[in-house]
Amino acid sequence: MKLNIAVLAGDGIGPEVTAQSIKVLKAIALEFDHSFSFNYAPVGAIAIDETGNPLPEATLEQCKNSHAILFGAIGDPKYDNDPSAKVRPEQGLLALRKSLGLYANIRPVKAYDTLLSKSPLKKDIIKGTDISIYRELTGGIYFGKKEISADGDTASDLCEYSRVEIERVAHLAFKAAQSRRKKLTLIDKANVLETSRLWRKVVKEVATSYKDIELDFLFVDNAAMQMILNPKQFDVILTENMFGDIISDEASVIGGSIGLLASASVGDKYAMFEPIHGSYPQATNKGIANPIASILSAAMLLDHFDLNDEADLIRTAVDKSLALHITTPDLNTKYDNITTSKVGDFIADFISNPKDSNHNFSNIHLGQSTII
Ligand SMILES: NC(=O)C1=CN([C@@H]2O[C@H](COP(=O)(O)OP(=O)(O)OC[C@H]3O[C@@H](n4cnc5c(N)ncnc54)[C@H](O)[C@@H]3O)[C@@H](O)[C@H]2O)C=CC1
Ligand SMILES: CC(C)CC(=O)C(=O)O
Repeated sequence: MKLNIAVLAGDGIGPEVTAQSIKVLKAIALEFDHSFSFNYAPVGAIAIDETGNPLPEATLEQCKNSHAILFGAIGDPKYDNDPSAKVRPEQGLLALRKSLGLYANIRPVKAYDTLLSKSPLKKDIIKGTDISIYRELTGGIYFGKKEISADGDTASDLCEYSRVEIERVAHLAFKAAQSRRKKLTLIDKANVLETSRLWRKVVKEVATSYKDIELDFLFVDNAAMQMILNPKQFDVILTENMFGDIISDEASVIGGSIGLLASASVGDKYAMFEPIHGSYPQATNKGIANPIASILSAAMLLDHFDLNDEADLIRTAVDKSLALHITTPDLNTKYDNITTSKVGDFIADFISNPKDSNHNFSNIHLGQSTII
């Protein structure tokens, strides 16, 4: 298969984690005789520096002319620490999602058996967790009218949703539930918010077309608690934009690191694949950023084109790297020098030699073994 992939690596750790995904996708292309081309374009703070615009027109065009987009992360402390900045990196990502109509953000969350001890949660609570979060991505408070009074002392962000915005993501979530454990939980705040009451009404209506799915509802405050108390109760979660952003970061502690959580942002025409984490600026160029979220996002890209064997091979290689402690320091207490790039090398190498049982780090120089 021929795929033109737009690469928007962005800021902070974005470029280094995305470089590992590309390494892995190149190994897949070789192994399965595909042709993937990678076309880089700026977004976020780097794009503001270059053009004054966090989403330059040429970048958007590049995305529209590609089969898929691989996104890294955006964000820079110089904007985080300057509330008065009018142009911000995050606007680039939001504009990209809106312009491409990427209304559903799918975030798989699972507990890896080999990493159970890495989570701050007890093993018996998290073991077996397997959740698919469907986060609405182009509506709600992130996109509503924003205002600040002339004296700068009063501010507002409007949260708005329409029936159609809720219906289209709900259908995707129900369909996903049909191929999973047939349960869907809507997370909202319907006891307080008018938008949440609309979500409940519309989702109940959509549910009538999916009679095989058990639908339940949780207020977001309770859901935040349930995610930690008993994450195994969840199968598919459906929720609005901001709740989904927050709940999925919380859910990432189940796996042991946010550096494992991948996502697909899809619409009717375009699709973008992005780790759920941000630009983690403190780690930039230190080789400590976990690239697996980005690599698993690349696997989701392959699934999107029905290249399921290819995607499965990436996931097998990731499992192997985790089992052998070929991981960055966020998950590693055994070796002290496994860098971002070494993780990418190992996974790409595994893909090139999947039958090599001697996968004993031929291309990796392991550091001090601190715990056996
Ligand atoms: N999709 C995106 O591009 C997003 C961008 N941001 C932006 O990123 C910047 C930093 O935001 P933060 O709130 O600090 O969120 P962040 O996700 O960048 O980092 C939060 C913490 O998560 C951990 N972490 C994140 N990525 C990791 C990785 N690959 N490997 C290991 N550990 C990892 C680190 O402990 C880090 O301190 C801000 O400018 C923010 O606006 C935040 C979230 C999403
Ligand atoms: C950085 C924002 C634009 C969005 C965000 O936090 C996210 O999607 O994870």
